[in-house]
Amino acid sequence: MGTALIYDEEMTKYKLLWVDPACKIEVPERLTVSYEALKNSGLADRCVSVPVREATDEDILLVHSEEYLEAVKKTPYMTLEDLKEFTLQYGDVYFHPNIYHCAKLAAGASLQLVDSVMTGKVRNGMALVRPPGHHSMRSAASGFCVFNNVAIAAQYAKLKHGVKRVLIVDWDVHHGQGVQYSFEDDPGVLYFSWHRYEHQKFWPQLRESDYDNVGKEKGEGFNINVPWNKVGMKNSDYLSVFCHMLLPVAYEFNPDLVLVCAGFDSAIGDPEGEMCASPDIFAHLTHLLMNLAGGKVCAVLEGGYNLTSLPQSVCQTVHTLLGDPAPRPANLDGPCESALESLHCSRSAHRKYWSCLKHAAEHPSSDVSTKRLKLAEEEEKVENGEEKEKAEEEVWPEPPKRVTAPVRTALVLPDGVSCPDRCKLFSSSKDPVIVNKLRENFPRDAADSDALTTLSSLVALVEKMEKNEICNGLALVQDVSMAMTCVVQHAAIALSNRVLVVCVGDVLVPAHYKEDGTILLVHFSNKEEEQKSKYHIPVCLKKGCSDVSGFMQAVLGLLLPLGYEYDPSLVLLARTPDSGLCDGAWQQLTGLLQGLAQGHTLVLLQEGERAYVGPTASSLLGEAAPSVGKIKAPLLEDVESMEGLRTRLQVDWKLLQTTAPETG
Ligand SMILES: NCCCNCCCCCC(=O)CS
Ligand SMILES: [Zn+2]
Repeated sequence: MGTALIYDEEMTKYKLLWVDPACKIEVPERLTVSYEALKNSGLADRCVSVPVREATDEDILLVHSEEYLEAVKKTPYMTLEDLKEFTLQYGDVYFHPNIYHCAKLAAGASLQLVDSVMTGKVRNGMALVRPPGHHSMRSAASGFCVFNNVAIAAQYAKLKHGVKRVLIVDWDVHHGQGVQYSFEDDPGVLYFSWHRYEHQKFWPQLRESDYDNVGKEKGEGFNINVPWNKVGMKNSDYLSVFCHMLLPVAYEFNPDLVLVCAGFDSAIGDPEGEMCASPDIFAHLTHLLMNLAGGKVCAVLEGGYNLTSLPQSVCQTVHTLLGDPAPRPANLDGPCESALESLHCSRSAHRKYWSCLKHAAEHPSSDVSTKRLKLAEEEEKVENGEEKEKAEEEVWPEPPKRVTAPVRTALVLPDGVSCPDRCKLFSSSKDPVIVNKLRENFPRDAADSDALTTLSSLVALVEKMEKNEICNGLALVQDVSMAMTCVVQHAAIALSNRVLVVCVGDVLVPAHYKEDGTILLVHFSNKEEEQKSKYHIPVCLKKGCSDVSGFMQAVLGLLLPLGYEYDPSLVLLARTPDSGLCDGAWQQLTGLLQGLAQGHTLVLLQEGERAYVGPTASSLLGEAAPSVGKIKAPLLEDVESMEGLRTRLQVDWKLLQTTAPETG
């Protein structure tokens, strides 16, 4: 299934008609440069173009009051003076004779997107709209927003499509207070937002944007705020919050639909956000959401005011929605102290609502460190009195080209096993060089020519992945450990880079592998093993991988951060029949890991598990994994052992941190 793109140039036909410094950044060019970038990169033509429509009164009244709608209806007939007068009653927003029409199109576009996804016409999609929506409230326009596009879409999805649980992810750099107000008492809508806050000094300067605003009444726990109390947040800060806050809760919430308030003023160069995250981070943020809700993800444009990073970020998002592997994450050097403080506070505030956070560190300690941090920040501000260079002058590298490999998924299968469609059956030419090298290394198997054939095919396949001629692969082999050793040996030698090896079940670990960082081995099993070194990490789960909640929390809170920080060039995923891992969790794992190594994932399955060939292939082809259902509380001893592991490992692996280091 495809990706919808919803855009209409009518939404460029309104602009600021008077002088207002707070609003001058919200210009029609935001939409034209974004759409042009999608056209010029060929991405628009790969999408399913879905037309906009005007939201009806009924649609708009799902969120807004009649008096507000009636008032806005009058604006097309107002004189310039009346428009100015009308605007004065709201904050940081402007009206224009055509903005009501465009606001109906922006909301209608969001509903068209929801219809396209919920009816299965497409798998996911993006609506390029203006005016944005997440600040507008029941009876008030705010922050360039007139109607709350995403809030209306959420209510519409529940009403028209019977959606029970909607996850709204707001990665815009501002707090979507309008969305928060709409759903703070609604357990059917989980609203997550990070936002520039600076201890309530940054617009809209609301006390209720802080981390302790967790929702009300039945909606308690279903509103997550992560305030950024400093500018300059980077890719590591964003990924940490996704891995340690949003994703664990999102998987526990188990939504039927994901809506994204896709604002790109959280990208580098934006005058509003003043953050430092690079545009390609949105490829990863999008990827990390695409195995939720069976892949039903609707991204709706909110903010984004730098006319260079905005189109780049939009393209990164659409690339990923189309299934293209994400570029390798640029140097992740760990979250900053302020981000860790915010993460810690948000996790603590939600401890009692979400079992995945039940063991998050206590709250009180952070009060002390918050004061300490505030002092430090005050001093810092005093010290570097010099004017921060303007966001506009920031420079950053163009996001890397995301070339899709000619072949997406190649399979090495023994005779008689049918190859799922859309996969390419792969067997190497009997390259004598490879075969001889293998003979040397595996004398005992030299006799067994089948094994040699398989192993030489594997080596050839890895080489093709390295050259990006093939994106990912799957092999059904007699002996997974043997095959893994062979690939590891070859990869460590041939690949200039790093191999992440993920073992599920009791795979025999390649005995001789080196400790030089070319391999990072993460081994999920139910066997107690003490951790050998920084690069050999046994994750022991009491019930092995059969406990889905423990396994998923380990994947989200341990494996993903490790994988992103390690930034491998190849991911080797091996499972043995005794793993006990259920299909859904296995496909979630295979799906999530494709965010690494530009999607170069090689899966090794034991001969006897040919039933997994189909489901694994569909995940490797980019199909969204089935949901694993509402995951419950992990076993206490598993949580404790994972917390212990995280505490030991975070010295070496910064992305595992969830709280600011207690210093002094
Ligand atoms: N530059 C610092 C002053 C803050 N101005 C706030 C203007 C409203 C922003 C709303 C917005 O971006 C929607 S996503
Ligand atoms: Zn914004």
